[in-house]
Amino acid sequence: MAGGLALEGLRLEAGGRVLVDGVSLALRRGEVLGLVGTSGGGKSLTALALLGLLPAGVRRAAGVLRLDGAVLDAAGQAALRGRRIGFVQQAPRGGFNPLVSIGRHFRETLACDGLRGGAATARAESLLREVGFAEPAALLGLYPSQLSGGMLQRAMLALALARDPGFLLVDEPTTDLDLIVQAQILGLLERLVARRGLGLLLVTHDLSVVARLAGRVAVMQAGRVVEEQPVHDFFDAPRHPHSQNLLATHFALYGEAAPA
Ligand SMILES: Nc1ncnc2c1ncn2[C@@H]1O[C@H](COP(=O)(O)OP(=O)(O)OP(=O)(O)O)[C@@H](O)[C@H]1O
Repeated sequence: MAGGLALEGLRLEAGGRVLVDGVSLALRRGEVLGLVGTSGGGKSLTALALLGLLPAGVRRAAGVLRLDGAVLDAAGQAALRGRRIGFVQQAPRGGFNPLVSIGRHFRETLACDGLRGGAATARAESLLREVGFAEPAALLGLYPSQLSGGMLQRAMLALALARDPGFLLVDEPTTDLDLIVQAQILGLLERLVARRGLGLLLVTHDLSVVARLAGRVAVMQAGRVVEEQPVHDFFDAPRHPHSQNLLATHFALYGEAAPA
């Protein structure tokens, strides 16, 4: 494809075991792609491969990553990380250093683009305001342990946006949050996509999140993408048995009938 971020023929292996195989995904700016499937299907590893951040012991045996048509090598991927592609990992508390204030997290990230002193503080405050903090100045002096899970998730989003990326990869954004905070985070993501024209890859096992935000859905099972559809077609007429099972489980959980 010409514009956007594209992964073609990804294969990941660990100790001779194939974890992900033949995975191709495309993400355009301004669109939300939901990557769903049961645990262990390969969603998180696929997102990490997009960032060039594979865990130790996992290697990319095949696959090409393109940005706006141009193939990226490992150095190109490292250069884009944070700058063109933001990342919000699962469980935001683990993404912060507990010994470092929220302000310093921002200062270190913003220094990558040469922003320091008052300019960095003003930018950090503006980013925190964008994700819904009414008094961002007070937040900068706090430590991660002083923030709730929902506040940390919003602060993590603000940090991921600090370098103005065109794409955002978000892994399980609502896990461990109460329902009200979940709804706030989803509303926030929706606004950020619309306002910034972000391409958002939303990794989740929660089909309600997909129904709320995604325009397209890709379903992974045992390391492969078994189906990809516009979200309405996916909910109306899932093609693959794994997708049908996911939907049946989802509707059983929420006490609704599956579409005929
Ligand atoms: N560091 C690793 N070394 C070896 N195997 C791994 C590693 N990380 C993940 N795997 C394996 O790769 C497969 C895909 O894992 P992955 O975490 O991508 O799945 P997932 O779909 O994101 O699941 P979840 O929803 O539980 O996060 C699983 O079989 C997992 O056990």
